[in-house]
Amino acid sequence: MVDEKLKEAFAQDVVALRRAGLRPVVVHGGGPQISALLERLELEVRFTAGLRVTTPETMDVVRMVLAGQVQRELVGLINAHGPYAVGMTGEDAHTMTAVRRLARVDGELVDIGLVGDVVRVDPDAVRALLDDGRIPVVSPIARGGDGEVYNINADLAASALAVALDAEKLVVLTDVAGLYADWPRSEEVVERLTASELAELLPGMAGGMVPKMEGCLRAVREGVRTAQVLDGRVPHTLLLEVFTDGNTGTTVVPDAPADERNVS
Ligand SMILES: Nc1ncnc2c1ncn2[C@@H]1O[C@H](COP(=O)(O)OP(=O)(O)O)[C@@H](O)[C@H]1O
Ligand SMILES: CC(=O)N[C@@H](CCC(=O)OP(=O)(O)O)C(=O)O
Repeated sequence: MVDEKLKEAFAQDVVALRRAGLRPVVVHGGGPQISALLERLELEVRFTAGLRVTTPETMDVVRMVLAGQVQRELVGLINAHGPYAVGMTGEDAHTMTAVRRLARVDGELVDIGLVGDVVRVDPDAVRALLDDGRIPVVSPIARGGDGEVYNINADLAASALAVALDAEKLVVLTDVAGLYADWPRSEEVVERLTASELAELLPGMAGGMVPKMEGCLRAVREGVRTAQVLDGRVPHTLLLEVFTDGNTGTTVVPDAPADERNVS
């Protein structure tokens, strides 16, 4: 989302999916753009366990950048192809409700401010847009029952929304070829793994891959048929994935039901 050509290709892909009769929903991030504005404003940029430490002042910037800049830009790129995209945040129509989330560092829970975990999703507004032929573009911000506005990691927001929509597929775009088996020593990609296999690997993972894989795990455990981490640096990766057989990136599938397992 920081490369003009890739952003344009992404917008074309989402429109092509919609025109082909699928119902894509976009949940976007914008971590680098948020950090850039924080730096310009001389405010602190700090992450703990892959999540941004979010003071009330930081939250104002997060909201401004996600809803006012990144989301607007995506809506514009998509709408260059027709009146498809409608931008919203998780706050709109109570789409996402969050609770404060603590970060785990060396086994200890630490307060990282206004960072939330989505605990409830009301997908009605998103469904209404889909039914109307639109492409919802959702910023990962949610209101808490306590009245606070929370900063949500985009991958986790996408996962929660995919579950609530009973989506066929969760696709997470990133800046690597997929989940690397032995990161950072090798770039060998894990092509496919089940929910249980992923749950075993998750505690050993680090950095930005943690919320991505946590999101994939939650999605397939809660009804989404497949979750996929794709290389967003490859132009049209989304379309290639949906319309061709060549599996790329990392695919996470639910555990086989007990009666389909090879029990000896
Ligand atoms: N096992 C792993 N496989 C691949 N990438 C990993 C792994 N563990 C950590 N990473 C890091 O996670 C990054 C992707 O997460 P991040 O930069 O937060 O993405 P985004 O900004 O799209 O949310 C990769 O660029 C890589 O540096
Ligand atoms: C809590 C938390 O870390 N929120 C993220 C929200 C944006 C995001 O997730 O953007 P990427 O997908 O580009 O990382 C942040 O403030 O950066």
